[in-house]
Amino acid sequence: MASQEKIKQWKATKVIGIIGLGDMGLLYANKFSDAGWKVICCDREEFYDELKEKHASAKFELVKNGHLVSRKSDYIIYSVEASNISKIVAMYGPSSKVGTIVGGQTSCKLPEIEAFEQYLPKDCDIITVHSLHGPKVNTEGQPLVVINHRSQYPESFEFVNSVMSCLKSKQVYLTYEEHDKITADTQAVTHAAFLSMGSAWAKIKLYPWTLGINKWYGGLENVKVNISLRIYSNKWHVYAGLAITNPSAHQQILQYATSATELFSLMIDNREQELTDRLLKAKQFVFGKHTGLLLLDDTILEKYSLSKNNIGDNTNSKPLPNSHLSLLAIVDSWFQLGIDPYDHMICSTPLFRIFLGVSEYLFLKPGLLKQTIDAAIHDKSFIKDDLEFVISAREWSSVVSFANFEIYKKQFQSVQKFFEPMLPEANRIGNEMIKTILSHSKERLPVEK
Ligand SMILES: NC(=O)C1=CN([C@@H]2O[C@H](COP(=O)(O)OP(=O)(O)OC[C@H]3O[C@@H](n4cnc5c(N)ncnc54)[C@H](OP(=O)(O)O)[C@@H]3O)[C@@H](O)[C@H]2O)C=CC1
Ligand SMILES: O=C(O)C(=O)Cc1ccc(O)cc1
Repeated sequence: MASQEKIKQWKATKVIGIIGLGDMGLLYANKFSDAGWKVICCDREEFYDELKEKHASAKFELVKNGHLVSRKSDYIIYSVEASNISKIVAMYGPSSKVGTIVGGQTSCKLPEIEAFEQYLPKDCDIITVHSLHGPKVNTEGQPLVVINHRSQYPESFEFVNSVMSCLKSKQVYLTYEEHDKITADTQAVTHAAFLSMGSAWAKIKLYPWTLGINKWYGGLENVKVNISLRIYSNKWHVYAGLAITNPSAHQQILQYATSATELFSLMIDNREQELTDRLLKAKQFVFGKHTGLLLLDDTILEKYSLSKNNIGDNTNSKPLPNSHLSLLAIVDSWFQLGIDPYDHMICSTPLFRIFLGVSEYLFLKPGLLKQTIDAAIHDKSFIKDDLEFVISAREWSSVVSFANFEIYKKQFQSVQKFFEPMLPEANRIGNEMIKTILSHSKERLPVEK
């Protein structure tokens, strides 16, 4: 780590450039300028006047375009849509000052690194980053991947570390190949699960929290709804980019769709023993070494419902047991792909940790897995929902494997539109839930294996 004196000197003389002043770019611009760095940013030139007004009181400087950012900056971060990274680096990359360090924030690093190698002058170093959380999450303690891909100047790496240190994140040093493999292992299947839940509800035109205490009621259901709606309140390109541009993600999303289909087939064929055997094998693989307390408990989860109903209001009714196909399929996918999710805690996003917590709860809370298998075979209350869910999982998988950004966008936005009226409320409750679960998880989940 550089000395305080050195950092003070850098703060007085160096400039950080941010190209793309969207959610993540703005988060970085504010954090860096609050920490005393000189920051210069741009977004699309056509929005310059509007943005100038919006950020009139900001500590950072706003300029018209990436050329103007590039010619002044000593470290440039491209915080733009993954699908456009190549085009945007081609446009502004050659304007980078001699000796500049360049990096980006896109969620999959292969296309970003390819663009940097192709369009940046050879005298630029490439040190890129990825904050493994959304823009509304407190950066402190969250994983931040730093990739030192090409450094010819001895101070570059130390400089980037010094800049990033104001985020107070947990810096993890990887190659871009390691990063892409690990983020596919953690994010691809998790997002596929929540995207598919949301699509299935939208297709059957169902707001699951409105069915009283009969269906979709209880702690696990609250997490499914809150996280799914949280994803749909974000921008489509974030999820499209990390799934479509990461080749390892395709295989995993396909496996998720296959697991959902195969488990569903066992359920409708009433093949209880086969279903049980398969899930117990997956349980042994994923949770076999688990010791200690579970991440989640009912009292935490019950608090975060969008539903206005309360089970105490109606003591005669009991929620119908769900087959939890979406959660069973994720653990089955990890097993089939040979992924030990605990291996990746060091690079985990908040949603991944919550998803792991929910899966852990389903498989390890005494009696719950048996009750779930029993419901899947003998109680068909969720069978139509499950059918719709399987179709959705397969649709997402094919959109991703055809690498079709336009269809991804249409599919995402049609679900988003369906849930639109609920998104602000869902985000508020989801934020509270995530905060509680994550503070709880510090004691319970191993950060590193
Ligand atoms: N949101 C998240 O949870 C996370 C996102 N990421 C990644 O970070 C990157 C940014 O994401 P996020 O901030 O959420 O997305 P945003 O859409 O909010 O930000 C991207 C910004 O870049 C702008 N932009 C597009 N073209 C140019 C250009 N030529 N010059 C300058 N600016 C341009 C966009 O404008 P316009 O909208 O008009 O195109 C937009 O304002 C993405 O690659 C994403 O995958 C990483 C971690 C978390
Ligand atoms: O926590 C999650 O999985 C999110 O959905 C937020 C997110 C989205 C994209 C990233 O590259 C990193 C984090």
